[in-house]
Amino acid sequence: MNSADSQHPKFGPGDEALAALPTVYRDDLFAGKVVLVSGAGSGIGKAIAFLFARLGATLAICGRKADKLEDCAEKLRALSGREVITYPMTIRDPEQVDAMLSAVWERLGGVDVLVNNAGGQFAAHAMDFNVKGWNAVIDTNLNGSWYMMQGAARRWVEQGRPGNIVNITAAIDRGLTGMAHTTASRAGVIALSRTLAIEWAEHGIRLNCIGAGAIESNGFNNYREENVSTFYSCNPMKRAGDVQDIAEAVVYLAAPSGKFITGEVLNVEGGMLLWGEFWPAGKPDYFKVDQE
Ligand SMILES: CCCCC/C=C/C(=O)SCCNC(=O)CCNC(=O)[C@H](O)C(C)(C)COP(=O)(O)OP(=O)(O)OC[C@H]1O[C@@H](n2cnc3c(N)ncnc32)[C@H](O)[C@@H]1OP(=O)(O)O
Ligand SMILES: NC(=O)C1=CN([C@@H]2O[C@H](COP(=O)(O)OP(=O)(O)OC[C@H]3O[C@@H](n4cnc5c(N)ncnc54)[C@H](OP(=O)(O)O)[C@@H]3O)[C@@H](O)[C@H]2O)C=CC1
Repeated sequence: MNSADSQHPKFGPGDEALAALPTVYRDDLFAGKVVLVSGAGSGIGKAIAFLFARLGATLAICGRKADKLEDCAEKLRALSGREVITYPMTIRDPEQVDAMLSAVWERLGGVDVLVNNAGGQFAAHAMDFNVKGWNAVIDTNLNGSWYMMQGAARRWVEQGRPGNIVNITAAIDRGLTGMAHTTASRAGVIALSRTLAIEWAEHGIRLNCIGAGAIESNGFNNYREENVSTFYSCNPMKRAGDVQDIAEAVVYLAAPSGKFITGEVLNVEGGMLLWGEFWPAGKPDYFKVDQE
């Protein structure tokens, strides 16, 4: 997405709107804190970065595409007047993760909050997955998030300071047809976070996950038009969430409001786990009962 497109994206708010979205939080909540957000060049990650910047945090952002990151950083600098570090890399490569974390720690002296937002998948029926596609999704969402979590935790322990991780996953408790690979990877992240919440509690490290439902964002561009339309009716509210719904939930978990919460999953999905059909790869004939 170039700078002009980022003002008028097809899905979700443009940068100007993003900078002014209402928030319940006070504007110095994260003053003096450093927040690292992966995948912050677009969509939900960008909204998370914008909100933390508005709340006083210094930002470090990473993702694969340098131009998207630099465009976002420019806006963040204008918004906050503070330094913003960008680091193009892939979370799939443990060496690139390590180099990025070292650079951020060196330049900013450390990180207070890590938001593992980078990730994704493609919509397809599980029978059609090939090995490369399966591995791409598992490697990105599960392995990539793990490298980030372990790298940050090691640095926190070395420095003898507490840490805080929020992982953006998906609302998977009822399964997600057309996204079996992502459910496996997100379940992995959730189980991992629960386990690490125990193992790393002695170091003052908290870990939590957000289970996102359909959230209108740049990510919707990855789906066919006829399937995207179903994202607006897959929950009893019959609408998609917005990126600020996720950003504010992340802040809740990362701020002192979350100080007694660890190993938890906060589902932000408009009730999708209670009711609603979700067919991102199209609805198979077998399930078209209401049309018989
Ligand atoms: C709970 C409600 C959910 C609501 C809806 C959810 C929305 C979102 O999550 S929106 C966020 C979406 N954003 C993304 O998904 C962006 C990131 N996605 C990706 O980067 C890719 O999807 C990726 C995870 C697969 C990584 O792609 P890439 O870096 O290009 O990976 P590789 O080159 O290693 O592998 C590509 C490989 O993957 C298979 N594949 C990709 N697309 C499809 C497809 N549409 N159908 C079938 N298979 C696909 C395929 O094997 C590719 O290999 P090649 O064929 O050789 O290209
Ligand atoms: N929107 C929704 O309804 C939902 C979204 N989610 C999850 O929320 C997160 C954000 O999605 P959203 O903002 O909607 O979509 P986007 O596609 O806009 O965001 C995905 C981000 O992840 C980054 N990314 C992807 N792969 C890698 C990688 N290997 N290394 C580093 N960065 C990477 C991308 O950066 P770059 O392009 O620079 O690589 C991009 O900024 C994703 O994990 C997504 O799966 C979960 C449930 C629902």
